[in-house]
Amino acid sequence: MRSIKFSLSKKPVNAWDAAVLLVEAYFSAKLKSDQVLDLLPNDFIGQRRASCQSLFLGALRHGHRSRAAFKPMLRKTPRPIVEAILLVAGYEFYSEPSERHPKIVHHAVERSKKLVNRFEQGFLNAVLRKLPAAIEKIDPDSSTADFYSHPDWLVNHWSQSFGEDATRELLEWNQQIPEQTIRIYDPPKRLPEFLTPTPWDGFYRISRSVDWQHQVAPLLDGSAAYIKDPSTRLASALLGPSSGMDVLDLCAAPGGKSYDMAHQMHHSGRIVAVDLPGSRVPRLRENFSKLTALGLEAEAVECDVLQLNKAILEERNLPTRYDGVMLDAPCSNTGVIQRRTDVKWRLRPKDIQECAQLQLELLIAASGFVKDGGRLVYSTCSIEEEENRSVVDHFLHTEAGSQFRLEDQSISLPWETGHDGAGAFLLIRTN
Ligand SMILES: C[S@@+](CC[C@H](N)C(=O)[O-])C[C@H]1O[C@@H](n2cnc3c(N)ncnc32)[C@H](O)[C@@H]1O
Repeated sequence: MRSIKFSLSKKPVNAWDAAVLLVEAYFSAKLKSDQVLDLLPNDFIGQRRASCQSLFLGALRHGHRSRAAFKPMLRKTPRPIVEAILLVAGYEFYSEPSERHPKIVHHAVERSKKLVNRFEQGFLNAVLRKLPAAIEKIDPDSSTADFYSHPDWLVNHWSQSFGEDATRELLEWNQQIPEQTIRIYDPPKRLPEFLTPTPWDGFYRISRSVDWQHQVAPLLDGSAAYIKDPSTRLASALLGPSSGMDVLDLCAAPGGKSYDMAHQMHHSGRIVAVDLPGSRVPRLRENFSKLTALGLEAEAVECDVLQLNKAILEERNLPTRYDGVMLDAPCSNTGVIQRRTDVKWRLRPKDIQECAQLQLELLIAASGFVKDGGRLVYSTCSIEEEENRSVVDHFLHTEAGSQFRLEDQSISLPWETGHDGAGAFLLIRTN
């Protein structure tokens, strides 16, 4: 990873070159797209950063289609930097009118002189000239997965789960650039002009032209607002904690669900949050310090939920049973592909079943901390039945699950709800 930092610190690096280096880093290092974006130096700001981010994410969002178009023109696998140039230019061809295409080719060929060897420059020159027509030729009916830039297996899997029409709506949804929404817990009477209301109470759309540093960041200083998608409200609404309760938030980092629950509890009571030791915990703690400032008792415990036990909680003078337990499980993320476009590149067919197995184990572990009569919410940002209702049904057939009943559920399928996908299930402990 030092090499990309080094290349980007050489000035001046324009947004296009930086985007190519980020795409190369994405495919060379096994990092997520937001981790790759974090490699941009701190002084890479303003319009340059925004253009770089848009080209990088656009290249990933439309990359399967670009790849399908240039693959037949390759005799051998190109170096990742060469492929990165093709993916960035492929996105530009897609997003700009055809009269601009010759300029895009010229620009890419010129910039490539700094990035690749002479042989590769010649190769790029030849392929880039043919690429717009090859992209144009991809047919939405006979090559649906390529056209909507998704892996074949995922499109086949969804077609079986949801049918072809719904799958096409989902693919179209995933290819759009996501809206950013903010949840404001106590909205002012007069909204700033860069926010517009949504159909979901307390959620506001943020204008794309907003100045994040000067207009949005001040709203996030206290605990009165949080950047989140409306789908995130479903799980906390099902758990419905109230003032004075003890709540255990499992798989809690960076604390979005805790935020909702703290407000539902009017900052009175206790939230104990658990997540794996690692890079996500500092943000959880930072968010918790904002919540405790308003009177809530809140503690973050760094621990694997599968290892969490009475002794670990007692050692910290924390309750061992809770009125409410939230389990926001790790998942395949298939409900949030519009927002996290690189999920399409990372996900493998076996991941869905592997997630489901881990989710069942986590749910069994979580159930041990619920008081008699208490509430347990199992939540994911997946739209897969295998990771949602099937996990809950399996759980109810286990020994631990036999002490619970399924009380309610909320499922969001993005093409129906108009926001991210999610599944949330409320289980009540009956004895
Ligand atoms: C969906 S994210 C949680 C989002 C969070 N609840 C929020 O609302 O901001 C899933 C989380 O599960 C955590 N995680 C995954 N496996 C875990 C485990 N075995 N024990 C504890 N946390 C785990 C990850 O570190 C990640 O933070």
